Amino acid sequence: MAEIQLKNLRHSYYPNPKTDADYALKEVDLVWEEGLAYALLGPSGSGKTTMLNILSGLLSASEGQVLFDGRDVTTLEARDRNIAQVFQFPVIYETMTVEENLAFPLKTRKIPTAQIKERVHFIAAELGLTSLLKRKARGLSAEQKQRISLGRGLVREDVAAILLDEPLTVIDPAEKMALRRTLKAVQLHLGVKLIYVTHDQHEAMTLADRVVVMDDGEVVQVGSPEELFANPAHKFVGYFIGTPGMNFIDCQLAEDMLIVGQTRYKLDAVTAKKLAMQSGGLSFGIRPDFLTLGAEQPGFSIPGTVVRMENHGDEHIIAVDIGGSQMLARVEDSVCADVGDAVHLIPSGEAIRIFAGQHVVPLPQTTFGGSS
Ligand SMILES: Nc1ncnc2c1ncn2[C@@H]1O[C@H](COP(=O)(O)OP(=O)(O)OP(=O)(O)O)[C@@H](O)[C@H]1O
Repeated sequence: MAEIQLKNLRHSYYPNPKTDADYALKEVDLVWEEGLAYALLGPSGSGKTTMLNILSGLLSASEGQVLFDGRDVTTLEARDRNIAQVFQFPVIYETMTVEENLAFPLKTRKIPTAQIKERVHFIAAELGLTSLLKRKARGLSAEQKQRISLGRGLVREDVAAILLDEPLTVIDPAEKMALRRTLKAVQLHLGVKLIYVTHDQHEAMTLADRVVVMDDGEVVQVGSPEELFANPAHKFVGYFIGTPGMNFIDCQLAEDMLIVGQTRYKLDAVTAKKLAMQSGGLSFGIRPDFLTLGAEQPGFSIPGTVVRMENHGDEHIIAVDIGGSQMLARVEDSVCADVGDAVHLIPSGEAIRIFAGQHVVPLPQTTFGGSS
């Protein structure tokens, strides 16, 4: 497995790109560390498949370099890059047995037969395919076929990375979880680098050590699932990750006061000065998970009126109008409130984030009374 680096990479599908909007991938500089599972997460059209195809060599980037362990592979064809790719639809030979399918990539590399057999049996065991080895691939379920596709990638010991492009799309919902669990177990056990494209945050968060979040051709943040949830560096990460996403409320600075709805937060002089220097409008960000309802706390709680309640069984999502904008709070079932009630939202001080334009402003955790 190799460390993969993308250097000053840009890609446009147009012959003469002029503006940023002509690029499907804008400036990307990224290192994919050895042995980790990565998810490439973003909405449709954000550039995930373009990035994956540039990594594999199926697509040649308009600008920049691709390095495997420091070696420049930018101009190498896909077959010379030692990359295995698993697509949405299984790519297997239907008339071959499972064993023959798994052995195929090794046979073409003239590996000795005994060695092939040993490796095929090892990988089949990893993927739960042992009992199917003598079966023809035709007639197996989509989930089993996708395991074979994955096995055809894993069977080679020299692969630099396994790239998976939404591999669970055609899998029955009931079987998705099992395959996802197998993928994670195989990745941990064999230490392979997986790069997994998805637009499903749940899939990304459960599978990956690092999530690369993309929006409109740009990598907006790379981090562990926990980091992205706790510390979104970009507004897009705040609302794309988490269900529901982060609340963003436009706010104003008036000397050393930050005005959020009807609440005026007193800031220390350093923070007030830092916020005054920002360009781009300020917004107050807090996840619904870190808001509760409670008694008024002057200068801290945010007053509003409940406009909607969604019952999720063991919890409620409550929408509160705070004077022209809405905040969502995720509260326990035992919290009593009704549509039309006047309430006070109590934020967790350490979970408040301030954004200028699209980007978070780094502030000490204690700014809003959180613990240090
Ligand atoms: N062959 C192509 N020719 C022209 N434009 C393309 C081509 N392939 C992709 N694009 C454009 O490049 C941008 C990024 O597309 P890409 O397929 O990489 O996004 P994605 O995040 O993988 O989306 P999806 O989840 O829908 O597959 C989109 O605007 C898309 O329309």
